[in-house]
Amino acid sequence: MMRSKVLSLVARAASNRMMSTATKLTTVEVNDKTGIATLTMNRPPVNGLNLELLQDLKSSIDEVEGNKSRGLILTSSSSTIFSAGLDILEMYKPDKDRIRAFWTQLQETWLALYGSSVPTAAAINGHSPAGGCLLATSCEYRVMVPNFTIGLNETQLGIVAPKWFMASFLSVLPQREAERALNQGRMFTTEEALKVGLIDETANSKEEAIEKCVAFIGTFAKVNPLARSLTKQQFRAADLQQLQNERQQDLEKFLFFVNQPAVQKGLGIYLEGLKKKAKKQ
Ligand SMILES: CCCCCCCCCCCC/C=C/CC(=O)SCCNC(=O)CCNC(=O)[C@H](O)C(C)(C)COP(=O)(O)OP(=O)(O)OC[C@H]1O[C@@H](n2cnc3c(N)ncnc32)[C@H](O)[C@@H]1OP(=O)(O)O
Repeated sequence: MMRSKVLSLVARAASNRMMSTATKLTTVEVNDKTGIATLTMNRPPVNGLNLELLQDLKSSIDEVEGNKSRGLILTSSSSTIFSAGLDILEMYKPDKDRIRAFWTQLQETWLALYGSSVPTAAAINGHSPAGGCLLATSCEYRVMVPNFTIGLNETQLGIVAPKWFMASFLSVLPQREAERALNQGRMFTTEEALKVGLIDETANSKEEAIEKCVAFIGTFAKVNPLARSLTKQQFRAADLQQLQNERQQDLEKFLFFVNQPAVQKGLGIYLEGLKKKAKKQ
């Protein structure tokens, strides 16, 4: 959206503007005072990242890039889950065409978020395993509410985090910590995540987490935006380029891996365990 159109909307609207409501799985709200966009995931019950949520996330990121927002805060409408990661139903007994589209969309969404030109922060207001942690670590700053967990738990499911998942994790944690946590499939509590540096701050509520993300983005107020974004992109260029260069191989590797009978069996058992747990509650 052009700046002029944004400004005319500002004149009409009250304090916050809803920039996109066309899709139901994400919303983008731009705060008129700060100029910062809050992108909220809204796919109950657990914000499982299926094809449609990934498509909406990508178009919302594009929208924020296009409307010249001063920053992007990623959060969730759930009171207990940031995102449960990839929707396992996309990978278990998958449809041949859909799973290709799904993984390709995940690549695109990661490239857009990790490579975003605007400052990004995650207000982690709930559990954030695997793909949820990927989204959070693709942002530049993380504020998390207590009593939740975050981490790349792929090995616990008998699957392997691709190199670009590792790249996001490594942009936050030292190699030694990252390698150990990934090998273990470790989920960190909020307190543990703060101690190790996986998150930057804690907050007592989603509102406070968003305020802290706003304060982080505010630290760039006096920095030249072009210089800031080119600097960020140089830091991230190698990771982004690596996936760009290997997108097709990455897709084929994923398809080969996920279709292995042992992997399918493991995913089935894991899903069954989740369902049994849900029934008990
Ligand atoms: C040589 C090198 C080769 C390299 C090759 C690389 C190839 C690539 C390999 C593939 C890599 C793929 C990467 C995947 C990353 C992922 O993101 S996998 C997903 C991991 N996610 C999880 O493990 C989270 C699982 N969920 C939970 O732990 C909990 O649900 C929760 C803590 C998030 C929430 O708990 P609670 O509030 O108690 O809700 P529940 O009752 O557990 O769940 C409600 C409902 O949702 C269903 N559900 C939960 N998570 C998922 C999910 N991720 N996908 C699909 N469905 C999910 C759960 O079953 C319940 O459903 P019902 O209500 O019973 O129907």
